[in-house]
Amino acid sequence: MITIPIKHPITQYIQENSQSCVMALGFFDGVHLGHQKIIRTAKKIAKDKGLKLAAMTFAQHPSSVIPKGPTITKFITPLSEKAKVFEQLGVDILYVVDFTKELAKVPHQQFVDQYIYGLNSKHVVAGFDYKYGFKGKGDMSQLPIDSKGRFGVTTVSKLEQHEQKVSSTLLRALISTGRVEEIYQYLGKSYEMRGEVKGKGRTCTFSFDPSYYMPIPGHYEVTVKSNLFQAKGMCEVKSIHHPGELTITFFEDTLFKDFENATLQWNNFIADFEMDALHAQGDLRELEMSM
Ligand SMILES: Cc1cc2nc3c(=O)[nH]c(=O)nc-3n(C[C@H](O)[C@H](O)[C@H](O)COP(=O)(O)O)c2cc1C
Ligand SMILES: Nc1ncnc2c1ncn2[C@@H]1O[C@H](COP(=O)(O)OP(=O)(O)OP(=O)(O)O)[C@@H](O)[C@H]1O
Repeated sequence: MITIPIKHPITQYIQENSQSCVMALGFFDGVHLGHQKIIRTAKKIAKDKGLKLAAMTFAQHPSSVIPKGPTITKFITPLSEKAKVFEQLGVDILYVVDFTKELAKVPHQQFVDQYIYGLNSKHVVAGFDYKYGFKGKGDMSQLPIDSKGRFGVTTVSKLEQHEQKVSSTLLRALISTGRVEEIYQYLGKSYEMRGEVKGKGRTCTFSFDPSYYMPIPGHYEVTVKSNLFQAKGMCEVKSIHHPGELTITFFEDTLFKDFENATLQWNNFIADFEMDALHAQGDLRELEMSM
């Protein structure tokens, strides 16, 4: 997979050197089961047409520029992790566009002309609620009009679990209320962070990208994994404003050496007296208000 960073205004050089592709559109934080449906749909079309599969995401979350709702600066999958998952899913080209104030003002037709048709898209795949262009005026009913017949459009229907949309917002709400054990049903795996393990005996320090989205403070059962090693332990999240470092206490004596390429898997919240009641009720709203 090749990753191509793009800053607005997009250059003719990037456009002229782009390969014919099927383009998947979105931010894709977490690359959850809904996102995987988009990528898999686009991959099949790319295979059928003998084209490369491209995905377009943004270096910053649109909320960091668009003044509505919460500003998202922490991620379920920081960009490097998101890229790894895209590569595993068979994405050939990853366009990472800087989402700046200037880009946010680009009208929907101009975005299509310069960033979709301009990047040699022969077919575009996005989900039912994808929005693009100034004020989010472009949507999946507008895209076929803006295409002007220059590329095909596939709209992927909503993937739901328990009658609600599988979404990055939902995953963030589960993580920020300690319900990490529920992530699996929406992500297809547990919530994981990639990082570095250092330590000896029963404890280690796990260092990771501080832009990962942190669970609510409390004690968690976790699993530290690498290609040669796996052990369960406990860690305490003392603050969501963390320095990108956690101390893990293993449940058993563990022979391991420092690992650069390790994974911390969040298994479940270890209920304690303060959180137990609210966590058990699973009342997201009450918990969020108390934070
Ligand atoms: C080039 C471009 C410009 C955009 N400009 C805006 C904007 O000015 N205002 C806006 O609300 N969304 C804009 N969007 C859409 C946002 O990326 C995002 O999808 C939308 O704000 C999220 O809406 P939602 O919360 O309804 O999903 C733009 C998207 C693109 C690709
Ligand atoms: N559950 C879903 N079913 C189908 N398509 C989805 C689903 N969730 C996201 N998509 C699509 O995946 C792409 C990426 O969307 P986006 O990054 O906004 O994900 P999201 O989960 O909706 O995020 P957020 O909750 O932060 O709005 C878009 O084309 C979007 O329409």
